[in-house]
Amino acid sequence: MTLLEVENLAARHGLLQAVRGVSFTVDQGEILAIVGANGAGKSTLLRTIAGAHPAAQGGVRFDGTDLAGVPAHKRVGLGIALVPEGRKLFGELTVEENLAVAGRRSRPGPWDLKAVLDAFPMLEPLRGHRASSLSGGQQQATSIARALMTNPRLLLIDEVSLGLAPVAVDAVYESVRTLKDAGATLLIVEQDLGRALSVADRVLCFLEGRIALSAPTGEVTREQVTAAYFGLDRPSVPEQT
Ligand SMILES: Nc1ncnc2c1ncn2[C@@H]1O[C@H](COP(=O)(O)OP(=O)(O)OP(=O)(O)O)[C@@H](O)[C@H]1O
Repeated sequence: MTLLEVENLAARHGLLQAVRGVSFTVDQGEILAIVGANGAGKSTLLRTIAGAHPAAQGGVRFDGTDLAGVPAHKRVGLGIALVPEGRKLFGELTVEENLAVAGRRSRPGPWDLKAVLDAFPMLEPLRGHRASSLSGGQQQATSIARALMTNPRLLLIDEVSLGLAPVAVDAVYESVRTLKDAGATLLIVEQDLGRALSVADRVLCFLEGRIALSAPTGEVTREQVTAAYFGLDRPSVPEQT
């Protein structure tokens, strides 16, 4: 079943067109990885789906509902949760308090404090620690856990592993696999191509605001994705004489 439909979506920052007429769908239970160079438009796309950035053109449908004019907090209520780049935790609050704040906006569902701490065992001993005192990996886990507390049907995670030590990335990806096994639908932006291809069902490669490649991860090689990433698979422009 299709959960998310993105149709001819465009988004701008002033005059700069960051997302240029993008269309794709995400099925329920699917993990879609979005890769692409810095500035390709990935964060803007996620923020636009979450309602944190306005669409300049096109639209987003979620479980058949057109999201035009639906503000970000109402999208959370419908089941869309964004884990933003930079994590954006409340630094002065403890891990548990950060989770509890999100829990207040919760839809009915399986994720409560206990379920979230079971999925992220690394957070259990940190419950009383201030978010600002955590390592990058611990903050990322807290940020994903916080999003889960809203009982999302679609989880959008920006820059899953950026800035994390390899051992922290392993822990975060273990949690992503746990979520997948629990039937979650995820859209993840990931710089690490190997990780993206190993965890996702499908990959979209962004180049300059457009989709340069869309394929099931089982049907595409790392070399093909890399070529799309750098635009090497595009026909070259004939030289002017
Ligand atoms: N707040 C902003 N104001 C102006 N321009 C912006 C803003 N945010 C992003 N941009 C520009 O929009 C384009 C797309 O940026 P975006 O952050 O969506 O790309 P990205 O693929 O997520 O890159 P990164 O991996 O660096 O986050 C870039 O050219 C970027 O410089």
